[in-house]
Amino acid sequence: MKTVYIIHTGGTISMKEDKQTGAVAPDSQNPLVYTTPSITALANVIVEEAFHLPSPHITPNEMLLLSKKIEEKAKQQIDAVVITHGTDTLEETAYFLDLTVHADIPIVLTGAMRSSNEIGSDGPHNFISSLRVAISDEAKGKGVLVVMNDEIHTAKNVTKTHTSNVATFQSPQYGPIGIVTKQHVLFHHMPTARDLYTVHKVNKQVLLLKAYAGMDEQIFNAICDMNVDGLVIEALGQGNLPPRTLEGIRGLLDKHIPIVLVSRCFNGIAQDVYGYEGGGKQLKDLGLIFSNGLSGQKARIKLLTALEQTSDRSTLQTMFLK
Ligand SMILES: NC(=O)C[C@H](N)C(=O)O
Repeated sequence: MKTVYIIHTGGTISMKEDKQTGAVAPDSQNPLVYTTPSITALANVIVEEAFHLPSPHITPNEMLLLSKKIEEKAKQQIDAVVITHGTDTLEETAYFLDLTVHADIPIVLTGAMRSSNEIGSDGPHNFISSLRVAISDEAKGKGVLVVMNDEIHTAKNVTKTHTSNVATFQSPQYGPIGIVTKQHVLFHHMPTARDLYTVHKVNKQVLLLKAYAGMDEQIFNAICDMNVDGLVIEALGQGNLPPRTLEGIRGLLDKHIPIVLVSRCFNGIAQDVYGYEGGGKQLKDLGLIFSNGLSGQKARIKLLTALEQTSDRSTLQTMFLK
């Protein structure tokens, strides 16, 4: 039997609904912390509750802690890792681990949309599915995975798309890479190569801004006066910005603050297609770094980790083309 390191971090999967008020809140008696026969029948488990946080309380420091914990445990006899996590920021933790964990074992994250005592609670099912994926031989070499609602997604592409539906996790660009059924764990796609960085701290200040019609230079000027190491902009369409933002952007570039451009569109990649003022061609010429299909929040995680290696613009551009 394989040995799986299970790390609980909190989230709705470990919460309870107060039947009087309807409020969903952390439950000190997290039911998943206790191993049940259906878990121990599948694998030998080492269970740890790393922290007990709603996922909006998770910061890159907790992500780094998880990354280091996994690397440390991987030196011993473990075959796979399953992490339970709140769904709001699950995709960010998953991608951070994908970029930073140097260990060639399956790492699977899961969560729940309904708390443990709600009718139709999806936590136990997602948890068992994740464990089944983690112990499957095919899960190896596919990077960090997210298993929710019988689907297997890559950390790089998956995103939370619905506020409450149990089918919230989707991979807009390319779809899931596998499915989980009652009898099978079936992978039907192979992800492309994974980027890996060595990160010992996450001290950089990286902001994320969303562009909108009529956006101007003000917010960029304010950022210029702050202590910021990098900026990600969710631009319009294929990678364009309103012309009045340019003055503010030039100010940031003069201060050598790297700016990564992604699209605020749900699908597709940012490209330097348009030649009008504020269009992608001008932004590329100014020195903005175009990203190859990452969402804003994933690009922010990548810039945060990449800046621990370099702040050189052309090296960053090469990293973001992958
Ligand atoms: N479904 C969830 O887990 C949402 C919760 N707010 C969290 O992220 O902790």
